[in-house]
Amino acid sequence: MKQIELKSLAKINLGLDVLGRRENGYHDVRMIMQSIYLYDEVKIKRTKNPGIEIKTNLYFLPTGKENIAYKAAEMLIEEFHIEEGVHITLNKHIPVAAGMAGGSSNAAAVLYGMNKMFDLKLTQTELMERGVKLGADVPYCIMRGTVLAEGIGEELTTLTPMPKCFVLIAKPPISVSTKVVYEALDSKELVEHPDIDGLIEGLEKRDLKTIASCMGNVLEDVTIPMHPVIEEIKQEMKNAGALNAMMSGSGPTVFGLFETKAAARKAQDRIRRRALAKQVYVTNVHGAGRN
Ligand SMILES: C[C@](O)(CO)[C@H](O)COP(=O)(O)OP(=O)(O)OC[C@H]1O[C@@H](n2ccc(N)nc2=O)[C@H](O)[C@@H]1O
Ligand SMILES: Nc1ncnc2c1ncn2[C@@H]1O[C@H](COP(=O)(O)OP(=O)(O)OP(=O)(O)O)[C@@H](O)[C@H]1O
Repeated sequence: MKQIELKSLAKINLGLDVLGRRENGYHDVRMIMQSIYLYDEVKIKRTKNPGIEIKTNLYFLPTGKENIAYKAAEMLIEEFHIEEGVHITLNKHIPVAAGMAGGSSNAAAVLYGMNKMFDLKLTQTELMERGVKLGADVPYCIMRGTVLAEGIGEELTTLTPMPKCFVLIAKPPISVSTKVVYEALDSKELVEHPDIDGLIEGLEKRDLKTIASCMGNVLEDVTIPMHPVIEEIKQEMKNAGALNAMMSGSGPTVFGLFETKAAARKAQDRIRRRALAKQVYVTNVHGAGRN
């Protein structure tokens, strides 16, 4: 195989709870992850000459070792003594530094794609074991779908697929560092924890309303006071008919769940008109089950 083209899907967190802090600074989490049909196109080409070349449509992204896709390729090239090189093209659509696992998803695509192209015969579990060395969200981005993530995010259990619905994504023009958000959480006392078990029950019952009512993200307590526009976007989505709206991951992206496309479009228009966010997309959940 000389070339492969992959869809590198973004994720949202339907629920995000933090249970404690480890000595190395990482946190134990309990999260419900969901992949959505907002994706980067990742193209990998084999080259006779060794070396890794990254090209991307976003001028501000690193193309060397600081790009997580580069790290993923380097990891496999070193471990399997691959003598050829790779050209990787990242056509990015997922907002960057947004809580949507854009980089992690690109790394997952590179691991998955190179495993196929170079016939490395790694199982999905073996790919995920390598993925977690690149980032806590990478194993999930290899697995995709509706998943309970525990540990630091790498202990994964597949759940009943999310019912079909429309997802509105709005990324305000601010960047948030995941590390800074988790660190700031350490000095806060968590009074309220999201109902992760309720979310799982809602999924089992395929009941979108229960799912929406159990959504919660403890990282909002840190990121919203830093960037109040997040709360404004949430309110705008709810006013326009979202079943619920919440920040994804460490933020600042907000997502809303809608029963109809028309309602999602209405919210999209209002958010654009008020200039709360420029990157505003209506999409679907990936791998949705029957309603
Ligand atoms: C916020 C989420 O996106 C929710 O899905 C993830 O928990 C973050 O996953 P990620 O970006 O892949 O995380 P990494 O790239 O491994 O880590 C970035 C930084 O986030 C913090 N971090 C991350 C994951 C975790 N369970 N605890 C943490 O404290 C660490 O300070 C780390 O330095
Ligand atoms: N392939 C890549 N795509 C996007 N960002 C990348 C990539 N490689 C490295 N980066 C850098 O990583 C940082 C975070 O990017 P990313 O979009 O993955 O964050 P995120 O959405 O917060 O991810 P997560 O939800 O996993 O925390 C950016 O500042 C960017 O410069």
